[in-house]
Amino acid sequence: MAAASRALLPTPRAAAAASLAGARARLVPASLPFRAHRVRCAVASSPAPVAAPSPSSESAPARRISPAGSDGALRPKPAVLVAEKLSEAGLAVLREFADVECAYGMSPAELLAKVAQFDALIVRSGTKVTREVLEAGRGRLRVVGRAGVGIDNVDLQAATEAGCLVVNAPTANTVAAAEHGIALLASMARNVSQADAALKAGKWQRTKYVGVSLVGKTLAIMGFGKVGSEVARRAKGLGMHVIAHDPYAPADRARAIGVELVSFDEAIARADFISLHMPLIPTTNKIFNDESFAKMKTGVRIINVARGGVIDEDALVRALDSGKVAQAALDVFTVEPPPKDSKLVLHENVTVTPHLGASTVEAQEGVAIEIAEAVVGALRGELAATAVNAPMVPAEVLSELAPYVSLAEKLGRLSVQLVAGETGIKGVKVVYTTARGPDDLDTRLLRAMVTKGLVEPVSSTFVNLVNADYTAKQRGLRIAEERVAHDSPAAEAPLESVQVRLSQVQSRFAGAISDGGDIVLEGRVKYGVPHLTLVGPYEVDVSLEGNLILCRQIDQPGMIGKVGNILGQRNVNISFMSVGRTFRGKQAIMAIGVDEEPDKETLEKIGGIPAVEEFVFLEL
Ligand SMILES: NC(=O)C1=CN([C@@H]2O[C@H](COP(=O)(O)OP(=O)(O)OC[C@H]3O[C@@H](n4cnc5c(N)ncnc54)[C@H](O)[C@@H]3O)[C@@H](O)[C@H]2O)C=CC1
Ligand SMILES: O=C(O)C(=O)COP(=O)(O)O
Repeated sequence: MAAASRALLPTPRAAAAASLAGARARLVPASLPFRAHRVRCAVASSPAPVAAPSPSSESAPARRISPAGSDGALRPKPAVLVAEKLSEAGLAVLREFADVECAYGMSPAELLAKVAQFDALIVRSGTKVTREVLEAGRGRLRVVGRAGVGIDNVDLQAATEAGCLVVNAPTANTVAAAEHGIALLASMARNVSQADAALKAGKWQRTKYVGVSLVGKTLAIMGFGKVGSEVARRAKGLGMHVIAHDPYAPADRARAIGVELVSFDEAIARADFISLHMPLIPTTNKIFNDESFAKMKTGVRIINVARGGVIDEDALVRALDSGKVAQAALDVFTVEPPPKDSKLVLHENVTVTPHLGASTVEAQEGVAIEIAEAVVGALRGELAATAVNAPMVPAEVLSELAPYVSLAEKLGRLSVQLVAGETGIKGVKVVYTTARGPDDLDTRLLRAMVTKGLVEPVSSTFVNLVNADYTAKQRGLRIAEERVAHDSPAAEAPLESVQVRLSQVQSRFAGAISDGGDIVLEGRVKYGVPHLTLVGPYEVDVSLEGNLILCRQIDQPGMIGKVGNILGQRNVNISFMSVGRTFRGKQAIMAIGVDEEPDKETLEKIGGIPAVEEFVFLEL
């Protein structure tokens, strides 16, 4: 009975968890289809905004309620903050789904003050989404949309820790950026901007502005990704010889375009023109510096439409002054806008534009639609195809795994509630029985959901696919996975069963301890619904809906009736009941699914039945 009375007394953390669960339940209408809701949780469900408000969320405006979904249920309309100019086409997509506020040109302080009132934030390159911003948004901000490619202005690590999904719009401005690169290449070679300025100042200087030809010259593309490849194609059309450096580019793509992939040193040593198209990441920061300029041909010309930070700008000024670099054409700068007295910008051999690479009407419309769709999808909880900080799970895989995702979370949720007191979980093993080969079963989502189930009931941490592995690591949870081959290769279901084992822990319910000393729960999906099918050594079969009472007793007639009577008298509806036993007349386990939560007195009455040795009430 000691175990039973412990089970009745929730720890303060369990009570907090229960109220958290209540808060979440209010946000998700009960009528929302079960499976759909659980898949949403897996990806970007609301991080319990009611339960865990951020300091500034008190000032948040009342959330508008809008009818949504085919269930007709009312739910809060998400709010999206657009911090930089976004084309009307994208805003229209956003407005269909969310309350949209466009606040262009905010100072960092204004953004900090505002961000906690929004579910999503959309930026371009001009807004720094720092750890501070993400912390300020914690509790409500779920998605950061980067309306463009480069995400060097978003603190991805901080976003991941906060479970905030970052999506970008990686394709719609590729051609615009490539065209701008070509525009800068050609105008630099022919001194277009300098000659234009001179003529407007009344100077007709035909000999001063003699240029250089492009045809037959070697162009080195540094970063042979989307933009780099498009620049290469166009440069070949201009009759240039194109080489490229990119440690990760597939050789067959380069071959298909007729581009030679070479090492960094070879590329910069052979080139007459060097065009930069790599991302700004730690390994590319100031990769063009005194040392690399020294390896270039004297009189080389450089184009940068990637990021200012890949060049050591002081070193470039030195190289321009010495004539090592004849000319540079720059669309991007380490600090944007650059200081008015920037030697680089003012250098007579430098052509500059104010980060215009993506700024065509067409690209801006495309980017706006691309990011709006990605953000709306993410807010709906769909897995975003352009997620930057979360694994991408294809839609067909997701729909197949949906009931198992729910099963995995529930097994995690149940098993953590079986852990006694403060023993802490050390090792977790998830065992998948499947007929699929390792390449045919992506378990990242399932593992994330087991983590979610294990962590959320005992903390205020919100766990989703974005931060699951990080959260597990932070909490010292080692989650091992094992696949057991199911001997029916013709089986259509991706999984036969999922088992969660917690090793080296004490349990509030001794019946859940397997022969090996682990807490073991196993489940299967039957007709699309998750079922609990194994508790410790006992086989049961109970649908995982509502809540669950596990009861261990001496196997004897009349037990189901006794428990059923007690629950019936207290108006607690039993949804499922299943008895599993080791041997006739020995120990048995009753797994009882209940729609309502029985009060303390009811549970005590069940515990008082003489044959009952222990019982536990578990919330799903
Ligand atoms: N100026 C503007 O308005 C625009 C600038 N961009 C910038 O252009 C850059 C490229 O964009 P995309 O082509 O769309 O990206 P992408 O991801 O398709 O291509 C980047 C390429 O750089 C390569 N790379 C990574 N590290 C490298 C290294 N150390 N050396 C050489 N290559 C390396 C990658 O393997 C990848 O192939 C990004 O920095 C992006 O922010 C993109 C669009 C507009
Ligand atoms: O997409 C990119 O990486 C860009 O640099 C474009 O930046 P923007 O959206 O024009 O501020």
